[in-house]
Amino acid sequence: MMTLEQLRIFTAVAEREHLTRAAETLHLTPSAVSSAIRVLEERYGIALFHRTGRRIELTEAGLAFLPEARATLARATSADLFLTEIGGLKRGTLAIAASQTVGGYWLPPLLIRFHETYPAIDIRMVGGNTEQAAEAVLEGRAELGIVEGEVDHPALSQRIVARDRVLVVAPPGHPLAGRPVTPDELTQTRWILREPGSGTRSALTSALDETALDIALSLPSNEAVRSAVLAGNALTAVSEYVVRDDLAAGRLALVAFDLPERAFRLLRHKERYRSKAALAFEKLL
Ligand SMILES: O=S([O-])[O-]
Repeated sequence: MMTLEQLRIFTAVAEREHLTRAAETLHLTPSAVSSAIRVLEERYGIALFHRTGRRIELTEAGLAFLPEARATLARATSADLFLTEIGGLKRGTLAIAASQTVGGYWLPPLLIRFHETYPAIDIRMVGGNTEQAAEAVLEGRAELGIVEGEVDHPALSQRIVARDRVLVVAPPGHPLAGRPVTPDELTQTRWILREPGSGTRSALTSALDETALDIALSLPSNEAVRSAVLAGNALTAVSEYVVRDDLAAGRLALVAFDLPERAFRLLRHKERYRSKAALAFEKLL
């Protein structure tokens, strides 16, 4: 019978396509990781990875096995949680996946309050954008998710826990800065945006046709977008949490184009066991 450890190793290598990086995350040596994979392959007489030089890529069989491995690990985590919890909130882990604005600005003060109330609970925050945070909840890597974009998945329950505004901003010298603008003017100027899959980007593209926008750069973090806009002559749309200080200090200026208010949503898998830690955290919201 294969072990959970082998599944954990297989999944880590499959997700990183890199033996050494997988080994680092698992706190194992690369040779321990490589031999665990070999043992698994030999036991079932099937190649799970193609090895070409330093690269290691899933074979078709490996790719087909990955969802099975992930689902088994998620069930094991849930079983572990169940038994841990019988002792109450004295120990255990609370894994929360958060999209960037939520994880970088809104959530940390709540995490510290939770920690002060339940110091023995180990809090793990899984980062990413809205799409990635939803995947983490679906795959069982996080019990709760808090995201800033729309998520549409029948297995996830959703509850609005806060509201946020996405602002269109530019450096103060930009021709559109500080005045009302028309949608046409917005399509005739350069943009620096968050990556597709982010709630931040979709807040803009649900109001303006993305294909009509001149997007000079797509960057994978709020801070990268902010730095690029401070250094260049382009517009962006980001949460007010990200640019509040820059607006107050005059480093950035508002472009008067209102985007609809958006919600931060709490996500949960409808069919998974709800830990006491998660229930206690939900009460804080
Ligand atoms: O991180 S976001 O903007 O989904």
